[in-house]
Amino acid sequence: MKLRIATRGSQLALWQAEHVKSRLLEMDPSLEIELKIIKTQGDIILDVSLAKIGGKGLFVKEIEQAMMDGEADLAVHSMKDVPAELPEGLILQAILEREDPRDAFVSNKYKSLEELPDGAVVGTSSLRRGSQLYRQYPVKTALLRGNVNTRLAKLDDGQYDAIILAAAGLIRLDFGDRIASSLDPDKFIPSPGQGAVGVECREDDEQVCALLAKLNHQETSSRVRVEREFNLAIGGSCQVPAGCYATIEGDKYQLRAFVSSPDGKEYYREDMSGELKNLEGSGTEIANKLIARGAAVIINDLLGKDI
Ligand SMILES: NCc1[nH]cc(CCC(=O)O)c1CC(=O)O
Repeated sequence: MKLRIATRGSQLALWQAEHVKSRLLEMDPSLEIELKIIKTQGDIILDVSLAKIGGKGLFVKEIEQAMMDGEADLAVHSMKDVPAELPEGLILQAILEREDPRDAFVSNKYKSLEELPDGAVVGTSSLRRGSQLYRQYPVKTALLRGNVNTRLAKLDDGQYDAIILAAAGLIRLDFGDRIASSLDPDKFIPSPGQGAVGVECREDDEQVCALLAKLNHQETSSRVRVEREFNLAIGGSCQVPAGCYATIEGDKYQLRAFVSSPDGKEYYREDMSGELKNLEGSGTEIANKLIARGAAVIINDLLGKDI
């Protein structure tokens, strides 16, 4: 069987697509697999934050279109970049085992956020990271976009005292030694899906669906799906500073989530735990708790609509 994998062209995206390709070849060495590199809006517009560009799925839209047009058979994504709702006809058939889900503190001068002096400049364009920084540390942030390599180069240029990146991307690209410290996910909540790679295909493509099902990592999939429930319930965009992180231990789950104003001053946080068998639905439940406590005002303000 011939398979065309649609992917972005960044080094991290290519690493992830190659990883899926080799996993598939391990299962069936007779497969003929080709990577199809697709440029997305997220790759083209680099001088503004994702929150300002708005739009959902800036890193995936063109890739999903290629599958719908029959030009590709599957797509490999960072789950963090996949919008809460998929287009009709496409499904996330596999979510691979999660890499380190934490945010990483990277600096050439300091070892941790705690060490940063007042007014230090932290490179990040993410509202989620910014709001959690402002709330806990006396720092400023400055715009930082581009792929992992570009971001590290900007730090080395001396434009920032430190930057925050997903640990997973650094580890996958062999930059793990650049991580000065990893941020405790209880204090600095990661993005839904952070650190996990997902594989999407056409729902009616039985052959590809059957093949991909074997790549699914059950625990990661359960965790990421419940984090995505949260994302959907709060309006699913990167225009709202929010995070959600699920863990599973034995037959219990734990869920932490927050919604905040961009300056971190209005901050709503909830923790939930329960029996693993009741995990499904808890992402929606935790979101609704936050919404009921006042997060609705923040969300409506930032999205300009009623949720
Ligand atoms: N928004 C870009 C993006 N999408 C996924 C990752 C990292 C890898 C991952 O979370 O799987 C990154 C870079 C970053 O946040 O540092």
